[in-house]
Amino acid sequence: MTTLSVDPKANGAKAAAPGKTRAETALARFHEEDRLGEGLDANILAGLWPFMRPHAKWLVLSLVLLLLGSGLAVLQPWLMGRTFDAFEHPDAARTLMQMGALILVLKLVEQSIAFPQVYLMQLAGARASGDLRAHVFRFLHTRKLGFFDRTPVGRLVTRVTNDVDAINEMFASGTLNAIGDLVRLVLIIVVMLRRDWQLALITFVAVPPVALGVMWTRRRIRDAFREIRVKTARMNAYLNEQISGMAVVQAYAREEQSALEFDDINEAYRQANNRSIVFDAALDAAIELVQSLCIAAVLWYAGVRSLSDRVSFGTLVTFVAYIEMFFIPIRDLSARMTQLQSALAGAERIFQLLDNKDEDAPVPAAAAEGQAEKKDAGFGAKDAEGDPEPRASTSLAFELDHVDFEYKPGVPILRDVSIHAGKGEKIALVGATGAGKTTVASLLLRLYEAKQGSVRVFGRDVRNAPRDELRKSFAVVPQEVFLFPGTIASNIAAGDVEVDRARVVRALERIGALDLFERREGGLEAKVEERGSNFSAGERQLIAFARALYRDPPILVLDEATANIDSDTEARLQKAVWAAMQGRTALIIAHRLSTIRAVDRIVVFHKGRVVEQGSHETLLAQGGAYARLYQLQFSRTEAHAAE
Ligand SMILES: Nc1ncnc2c1ncn2[C@@H]1O[C@H](COP(=O)(O)OP(=O)(O)OP(=O)(O)O)[C@@H](O)[C@H]1O
Repeated sequence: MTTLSVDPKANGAKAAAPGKTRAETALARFHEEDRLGEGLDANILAGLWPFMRPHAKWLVLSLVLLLLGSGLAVLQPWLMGRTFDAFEHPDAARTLMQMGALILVLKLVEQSIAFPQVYLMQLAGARASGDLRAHVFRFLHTRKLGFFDRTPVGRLVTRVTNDVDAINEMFASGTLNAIGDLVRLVLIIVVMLRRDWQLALITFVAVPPVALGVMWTRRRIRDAFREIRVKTARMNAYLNEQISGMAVVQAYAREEQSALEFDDINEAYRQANNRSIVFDAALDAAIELVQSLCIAAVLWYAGVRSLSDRVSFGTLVTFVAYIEMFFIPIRDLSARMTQLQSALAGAERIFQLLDNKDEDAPVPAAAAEGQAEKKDAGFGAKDAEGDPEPRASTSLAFELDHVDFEYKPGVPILRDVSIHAGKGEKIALVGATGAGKTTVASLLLRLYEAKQGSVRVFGRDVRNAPRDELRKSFAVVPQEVFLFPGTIASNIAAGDVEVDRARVVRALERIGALDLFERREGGLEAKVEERGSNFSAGERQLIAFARALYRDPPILVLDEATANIDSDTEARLQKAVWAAMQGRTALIIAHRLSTIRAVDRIVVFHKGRVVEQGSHETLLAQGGAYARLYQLQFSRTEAHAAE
């Protein structure tokens, strides 16, 4: 079976080269993230701008408050110095009281603008990240299924969660504060130079080595952050696969092996984190050391100079306070830089994803404009009598015309396939497993595109049909039914925001399964767990049939489940199949030949080619491939009956 949904098998499972360690083998299965080039930061920031723009007013307001706060913070040590110098004057007591009151007021103002400044910045960041997250999610809906075949789910989850969070961090505490840090730094330099240029120069001697050290570390930290993201994506991919496949892991007692593989992935993740922690901590410690050395040098120089030219106590207090403040912005700048690097690495990956060109069935301009043509083709429309068949100039519901198809270049799956179904006709596809039957259905829905030939639905080439209109013409009952968390009713009404309960009941009644689900605790509102794990395979199939009837499309595609089900459910499903097919065109991908005796035409597939077509009786009389398949199943059924 292919998938009308995502095929986890196709997500990787590359065999590791012989001679690789177990760790390498395990990691290789989750694909290396594409290596990122030295992305231009300005380009990435420009890419983020459309998401920031709607919230820019909050950022600007926050920036104004930040500049005000920086100014007030720098003013205080200067006032403190003046206060200490006042000790030497006769009216020291009055000056002290005045200065004390002024510093108190400044401190209060500084603290009271800190809250709105941080709040507004975080607000803008959270909103912009929310918009970006929604944009990436919507973008995923527009990709071709082939893209999901190649991309591990965990990697995509990381893009929408961790990478966007890293960008949020940048908004929340990074970019704007860095501007505040820079302003603070410039103000401190100016005030220090004006107060005592010699002491100031002693402090500034430390700036070039600190700047070089910060730049060197910055590069390392950026690399470390990239590495962390790669390892996070791998871990998510591995966890996703292991948790989805838990039943197989436990049934085949693979716990120990999985734990060992996870250890390797976990260890690689830990080591990547460790590198970033080491660089971060080393930078912090180095800056603290430089700060202490500067204070010591200033005090020493003041001592030496006092032999000829005394440095006032106020000047020393101001300098010690400024040196502490001077290195804080430098240290914070580097921390902000770390956040910025992390965010840019995340943004780079997001934009790399958004650059993906595998667009799913784009809406061509001609189709979008040609509303008249759309009506004529009649996708999804109903005629005046409420017949689910749409009005159209053609008498065919769908047609594959000399179609060739391959999932991977050079591996043909369908070869020169021509099948057609008139409106209301019931067509069955039969053939060995892997013959290409499910692939035919995927091409009709344009989940994949034919390499050669054309696929038409109601006379219109699917490549010229708006995606939504085309897919509204179909209801698909897949082999493996996917249920969303919610209730039975919400699953039957999949896609509808408001559940039409009367329609749900009617759909269940028509397939004869209303009593079965109403008997459950909670009735139609009974909870459906993740992926429908609290429902049997047969029950899930019945819900899928009801879903198809609820949608009431002109064409039904039924990919029959191969799973064995009990005879009661089998009887219910048979009833459901016939109920679902009434009044519409149907394509049945059949595994049990008993299901399809009464269809209008049977198409027999062998290795991607159509080898026979005709009614059950005609094909049996021909004594070809279908007759052999039928004999095989019939004798198997007889043997079962005899046992
Ligand atoms: N997403 C995919 N990527 C690559 N190859 C695929 C993909 N899906 C299916 N195939 C391959 O295409 C071939 C046809 O698959 P398809 O599912 O159409 O067969 P089928 O006749 O429906 O089989 P079954 O009776 O088991 O459901 C198989 O060889 C399968 O391995």
